[in-house]
Amino acid sequence: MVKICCIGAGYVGGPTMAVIALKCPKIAVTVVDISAPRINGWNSDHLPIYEPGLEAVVKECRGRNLFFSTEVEKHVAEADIVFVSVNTPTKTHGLGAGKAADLTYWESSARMIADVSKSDKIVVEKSTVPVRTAEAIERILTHNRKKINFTILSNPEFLAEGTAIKDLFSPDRVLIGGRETPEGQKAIETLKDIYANWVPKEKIICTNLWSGELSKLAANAFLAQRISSVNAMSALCEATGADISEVSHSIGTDSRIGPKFLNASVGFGGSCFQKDIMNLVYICECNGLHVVANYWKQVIKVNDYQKSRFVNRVVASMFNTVAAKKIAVLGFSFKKDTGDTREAPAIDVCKGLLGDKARLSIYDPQVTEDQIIKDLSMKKFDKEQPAHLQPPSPTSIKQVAVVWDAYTAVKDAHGVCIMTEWDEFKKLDYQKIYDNMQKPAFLFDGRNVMDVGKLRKIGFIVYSIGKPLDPWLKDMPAVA
Ligand SMILES: NC(=O)c1ccc[n+]([C@@H]2O[C@H](COP(=O)([O-])OP(=O)(O)OC[C@H]3O[C@@H](n4cnc5c(N)ncnc54)[C@H](O)[C@@H]3O)[C@@H](O)[C@H]2O)c1
Ligand SMILES: O=c1ccn([C@@H]2O[C@H](COP(=O)(O)OP(=O)(O)O[C@H]3O[C@H](CO)[C@@H](O)[C@H](O)[C@H]3O)[C@@H](O)[C@H]2O)c(=O)[nH]1
Repeated sequence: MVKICCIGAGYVGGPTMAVIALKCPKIAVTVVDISAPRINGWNSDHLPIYEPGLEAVVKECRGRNLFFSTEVEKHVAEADIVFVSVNTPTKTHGLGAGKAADLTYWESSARMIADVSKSDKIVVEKSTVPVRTAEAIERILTHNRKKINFTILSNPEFLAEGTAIKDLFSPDRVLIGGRETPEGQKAIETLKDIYANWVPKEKIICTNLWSGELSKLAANAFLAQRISSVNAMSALCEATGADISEVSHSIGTDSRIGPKFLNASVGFGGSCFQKDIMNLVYICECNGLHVVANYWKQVIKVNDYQKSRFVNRVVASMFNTVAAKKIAVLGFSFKKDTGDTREAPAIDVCKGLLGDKARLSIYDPQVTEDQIIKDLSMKKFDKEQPAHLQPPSPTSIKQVAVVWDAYTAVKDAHGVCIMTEWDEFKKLDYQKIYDNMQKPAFLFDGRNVMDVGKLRKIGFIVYSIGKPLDPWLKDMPAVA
């Protein structure tokens, strides 16, 4: 029986390995992690991450050919194929701080693989890494003086959170990069055969190692750039009376542009886009490509602009101050159907409102109070580190209340900010909400999910990203 071990039981390692185990019953898959609470979670009825469809997959394979363990070295030693899916956060200090990828966790995994291995192995880069990381990893692995052969492959993951299981079941493509040597090609074939259990062969793309690594950064940069482009356009819509939904639809019908990923929003979040673009910027700078680096930096700048523009709209609309006013924040995760808050735009928006001394009442169906308080009190890049290295969370923040339903959040509020497009927010009774709010009652839709006409009829003053402005807002210009 082929044995796979995956180092890192996170948002990628857990779901990816669960799907491999489901689709390949003849392969034994063990996911290992240094975090005991995470592994305990995977072995319990309360999985450590929320992802639609994940529980059913785990329940079907766990204990059959899917295992979760903290015995990292033992399982790595026994494996034929080792996937490495550990964190690759942005460096917080030293050379490249704020931009370069921190490969500490990858390097320590590679050293451990080299130390404990007694048989030949294929080592698969599942984490997102800078281009040419495989070269450095190869050096670590081959300097082990034990005459063991390690073949390294790049197999970046393209799943999106909230749709991870769907994405893994029918991916647009699977990418495998390897050395153009006989060993490299043989390893590519081995991994290809595993995916071919459920992915059509024409969707499995094989490249050289460096194209594999760079394609992942490039894909995320292009996706994020698309959102910043539509968000930049949304600011122009507000200034001119155009409607961003109409503009997106119009341009999306051009088959060269396409309709997906053109939703204007308060900004993109998630653990990947910002980190991977900064990583790309750093690589460009290291290669003397400063014009290229500056080009990609603008994607982040527009994203930051979009978040501060939103805060300014809220404050400006409410008579230029939100001091002591209760603002309800609906949604905190970076998108619907996930409890993940990494780089969630809600964090920057809440911090902006707190800076203006607002009182916040926050509700999200999947994010815990502890996580929200941590996010609002922790430095930006610290949250990307493994949980056990993060600073302990403070007990509370004076101006913030985390509540467990939307109606409690909005009661007596002056304004409501919709930060995540959870389906349940569309189904709330907005007449009831309006009746229980202070007047004038404001609603700021950061996701363009609300029926603006209906809300205005009830009496709300509504701001929706990139939509024709409410007459009230026209008289309260917000300069970002
Ligand atoms: N989250 C996503 O949607 C997504 C999608 C595609 C690619 N990626 C990339 O995949 C990688 C992992 O991302 P994630 O979101 O799963 O991160 P995560 O933080 O959820 O999981 C990483 C896990 O690795 C563990 N870990 C760190 N060092 C370890 C070590 N030495 N030994 C054993 N375990 C160790 C951590 O404890 C943690 O549980 C990153 O490079 C990320 O950029 C993420
Ligand atoms: O039209 C859109 C689409 C998305 N978003 C926002 O963009 C962010 C990222 O969304 P999405 O890409 O769907 O989720 P992620 O889980 O971050 O997935 C991205 O990042 C992963 C990690 O690298 C990749 O694997 C995926 O392919 C890539 O889509 C979220 O805040 C979304 O709300 C918008 O504002 N408008």
